[in-house]
Amino acid sequence: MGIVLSGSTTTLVKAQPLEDSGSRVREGMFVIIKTKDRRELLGRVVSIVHYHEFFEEGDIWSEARQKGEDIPLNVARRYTTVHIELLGELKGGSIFSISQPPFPGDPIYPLSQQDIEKIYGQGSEELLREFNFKPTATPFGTIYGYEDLPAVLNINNITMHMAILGITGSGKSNTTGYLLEQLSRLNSSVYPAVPVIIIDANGDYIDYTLPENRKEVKSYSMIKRFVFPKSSAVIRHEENIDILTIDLNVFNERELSELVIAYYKRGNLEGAEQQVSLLHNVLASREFHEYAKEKGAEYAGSQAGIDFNSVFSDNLVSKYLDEDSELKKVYHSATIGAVKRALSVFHEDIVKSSCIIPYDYSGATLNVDLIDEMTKPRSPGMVIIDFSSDGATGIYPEVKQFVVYYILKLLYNKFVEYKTRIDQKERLLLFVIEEAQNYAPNKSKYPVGFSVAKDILATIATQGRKFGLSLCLVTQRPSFVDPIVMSMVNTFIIHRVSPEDVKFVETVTGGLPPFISKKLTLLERGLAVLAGQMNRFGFPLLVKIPARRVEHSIGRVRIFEEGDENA
Ligand SMILES: Nc1ncnc2c1ncn2[C@@H]1O[C@H](COP(=O)(O)OP(=O)(O)OP(=O)(O)O)[C@@H](O)[C@H]1O
Repeated sequence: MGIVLSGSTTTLVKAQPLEDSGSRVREGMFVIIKTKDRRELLGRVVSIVHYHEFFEEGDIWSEARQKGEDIPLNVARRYTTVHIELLGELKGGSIFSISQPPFPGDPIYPLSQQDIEKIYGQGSEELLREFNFKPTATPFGTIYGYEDLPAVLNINNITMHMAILGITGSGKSNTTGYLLEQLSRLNSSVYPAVPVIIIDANGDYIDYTLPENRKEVKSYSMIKRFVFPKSSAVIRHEENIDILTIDLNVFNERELSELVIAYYKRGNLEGAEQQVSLLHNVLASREFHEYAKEKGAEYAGSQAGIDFNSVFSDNLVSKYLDEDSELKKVYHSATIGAVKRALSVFHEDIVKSSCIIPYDYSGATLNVDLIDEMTKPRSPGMVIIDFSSDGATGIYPEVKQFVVYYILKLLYNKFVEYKTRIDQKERLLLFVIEEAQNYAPNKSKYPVGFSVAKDILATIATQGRKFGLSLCLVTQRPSFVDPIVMSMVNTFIIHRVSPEDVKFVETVTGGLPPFISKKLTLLERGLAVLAGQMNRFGFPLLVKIPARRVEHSIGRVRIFEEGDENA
């Protein structure tokens, strides 16, 4: 498609496209240069400049142009120059750095299937066959400029963390849906699909629960959509829903105490040590356990335990504080009063208003058994937590943060346990969190400021991938997400971002080629940058993402009916 010109170096090649391929050459596309000494150099077109001798600034035709007179255009010197950034030399399935520039006259070719196979380290056929043992890779859209060459995501690196970034309307939900669809067709005998839990902010993925759409994600043995007990989805008796209730028994006494006080104090535990200590002492005391058991809050099957679901759904701690006069001698009345207020807020929001604490542990639907079930390698599950106005009607943002916190904690505990059990080591799960800035907010930039989920999210971001737990953070404002959490992400799918986010994106990705950085605010819908460790190509790529197979339809308001004049 072109010829190398004089003056090329080991980093930048100047080239001239062949006449018939001029329109095929596009900025951002990858090319191969075959040198006289039989090397194959991989490069990326970074600029295309057209020259025309009769259109130079201040040339002899200036006046003629000014007057609109005809200029003999076809006798002028016209040419196009293409600049290609050199990335590496393809050799034996690997990419090496380049120590000798190409020669003037060396031919330039578009990327072929064979080149792609070399870059991916093996033939595509082999790539697919690999799936028979372990899920290792999935095609993910096509390389920009090549309709038939796939970009590929390494799935054995799924225990990496990902982020899908982009402003509203840039195509994040489409990409997330497409990712879920690709992860559901791994063709692997061990994991036919990657188990996934999704915090679905706008109900964009609930269509996967519809029987007619199941074929698109058929490798999932179980697909559940959880909605809040008093949501409109429940009131309207929508089909294919599960009621979201949780199990407080995943927390220990200390964690519960911190949680209740942090929830009350909007995340700030500073100066609340006495309150946490009081609540902890009560929850852990023999006297309280006996009191709770007397009130019927026994954890059946466990020797010593009490059931925290019963304890909190009955607000037993508060009642106990009223009755126990001994505590009044040890703690200041202001501390007792603050703890009671904290318990009352927790009871009001989490128990009474959102109704997500069942009367006892056996009533929890989103619990350890579900995680066990959905992460079984041969029968993976997809769980959608519907946070849309339909599935979480009237639910406060703090309660949503609490639910995300609960799920993170549940997953963390369970995966630490899997890791210590020889027969469970292969378990894995991807937790997709939409509007991630609401759960791990960057305090200095985002006014939400507080989230109970932030610390555990940071812990999982730091440690989760060691035991098979991956995060996929989806956000329209990457710089609103806690930088510690973001710095743990190592694979990025970046749609169009706002200019204020460009610097932040460059920092968290560890630097992007200047050509890609320049494009970040200009990417058209459906075009994204793929960068990081799961990108099998090795260099940040522009990827064309196809439309997801199952579109979001449930709950969409139709303004026009088919047949309407304006439809
Ligand atoms: N690759 C694509 N191919 C075809 N249509 C697309 C593609 N990406 C997005 N769209 C369409 O563009 C519209 C907006 O996309 P999408 O909802 O994914 O954006 P978003 O970034 O998630 O926006 P928001 O943050 O508001 O949810 C949708 O109607 C979607 O179907």
